Amino acid sequence: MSTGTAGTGEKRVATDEQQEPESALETARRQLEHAAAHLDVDPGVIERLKHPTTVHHVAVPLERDDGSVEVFTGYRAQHDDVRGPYKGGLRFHPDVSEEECVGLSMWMTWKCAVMDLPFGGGKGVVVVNPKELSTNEKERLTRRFAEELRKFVGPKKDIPAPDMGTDAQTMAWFMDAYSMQEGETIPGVVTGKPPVVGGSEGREEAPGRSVAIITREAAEYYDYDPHGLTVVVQGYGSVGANAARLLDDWGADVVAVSDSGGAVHDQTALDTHAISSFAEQPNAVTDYGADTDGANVLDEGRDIIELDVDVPIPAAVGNVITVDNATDIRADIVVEGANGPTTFAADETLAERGVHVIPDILANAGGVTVSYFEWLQDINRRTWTLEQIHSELESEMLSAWDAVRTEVEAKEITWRDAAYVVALDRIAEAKSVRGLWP
Ligand SMILES: NC(=O)C1=CN([C@@H]2O[C@H](COP(=O)(O)OP(=O)(O)OC[C@H]3O[C@@H](n4cnc5c(N)ncnc54)[C@H](OP(=O)(O)O)[C@@H]3O)[C@@H](O)[C@H]2O)C=CC1
Ligand SMILES: O=C(O)CCC(=O)C(=O)O
Repeated sequence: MSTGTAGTGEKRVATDEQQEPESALETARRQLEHAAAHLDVDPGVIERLKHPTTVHHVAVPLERDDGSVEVFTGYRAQHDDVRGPYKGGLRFHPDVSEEECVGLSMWMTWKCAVMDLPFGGGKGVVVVNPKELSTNEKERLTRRFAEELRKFVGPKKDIPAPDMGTDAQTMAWFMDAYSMQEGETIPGVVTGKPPVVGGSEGREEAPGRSVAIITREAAEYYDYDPHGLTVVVQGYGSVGANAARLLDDWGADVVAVSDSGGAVHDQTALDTHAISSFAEQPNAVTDYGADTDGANVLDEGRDIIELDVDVPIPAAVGNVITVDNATDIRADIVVEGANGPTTFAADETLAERGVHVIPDILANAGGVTVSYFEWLQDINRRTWTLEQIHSELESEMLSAWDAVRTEVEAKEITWRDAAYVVALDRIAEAKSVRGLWP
């Protein structure tokens, strides 16, 4: 795979080490090589981890509401399963490629290992704009995708979950289509379902909650008072809106948020609960700006992650911090809510400038962690309360934070390298013990 489409949608051909924007796969491979230099791991294992085990390509025909038929392309990348079944979300997005899907599946392998979950990494995508589908069309597309992937997924094989453009309803359709074909109800084939069909309390909010927890920990670590901490959140969807609202509840000042329609800024802090996410109400971010005294709708293109705040949180698409704007970031700490928001070269620039980037594979890992709780609940046919979920998630996030912090301090490396070191150590040990080499 030498060509691809970055998360921002730009077409690109990338072979040159320095070329940007880079695909998720290129970024993931460079990050892997960089971190491996800090570890004594067999180079054969590292080489193996640069490649997915399999990528399933499927055609997904859809009968549109007007009776016409359109065929969409879907992929499910299965990166590594040495620690357990493949695990990772399903993304419906118009600008997503096979190469990006593979990179995202690699990040899932590290994310599950950082959190010490008994899962490997996978990711699925359908190249489609979900905003252009009716609800019925989205349901038919999801059911057909589930049928095409049926042989490759299952509670012990590969367990999808929500990602950009998909949600709890999508997971319910996927689970139903799979279960109908299998002849029995199998809730554990996906996570992120509505609680009434075996989903977990707190899963929807979980990636945003973990972003908020890690932001709080990072702020305290670098001697910022979480009360009055100034924050901007790019992307006001499942991850961004939940992170913003929780940080707001905990006393931070969320001074700007954005979605694909624009951004709103108020230096004295926004009322995050008064701003709906797109799923709740399209254009809510800019509508809030237009209707609220003191809030300003920012010019299109003005990137809020460059505003002068304590912590910018990119929580939308990939490749938003590049060599072009890495020097414009004014904060000391960046917390990655999205997967892959920082290119490899930008990461180097930020490290040279002393900006601490808390990586996606730690910060947004609350989603897959509560997915793990959901999988356990499905296996045991026993539900956990929201309080239990919050308390277990808090404890898992703090353990992972401590494991990564220990490596940062012991090896004097970046937070990203440290998270990779924690993950790779566990993955390499599992490979060695199982005798799976390479
Ligand atoms: N959902 C999950 O469980 C998890 C998701 N993630 C990652 O978090 C990120 C966001 O996912 P999620 O919240 O689920 O996705 P959603 O689809 O729920 O929300 C995405 C948000 O990003 C906005 N957006 C899109 N493009 C831009 C842009 N160029 N500038 C500003 N905002 C933009 C969207 O705006 P609009 O609504 O106007 O389109 C929307 O507000 C992704 O990288 C995803 O992989 C990570 C862990 C778990
Ligand atoms: O909950 C999951 O299994 C995965 C969520 C996801 O896709 C992610 O963390 O990027």
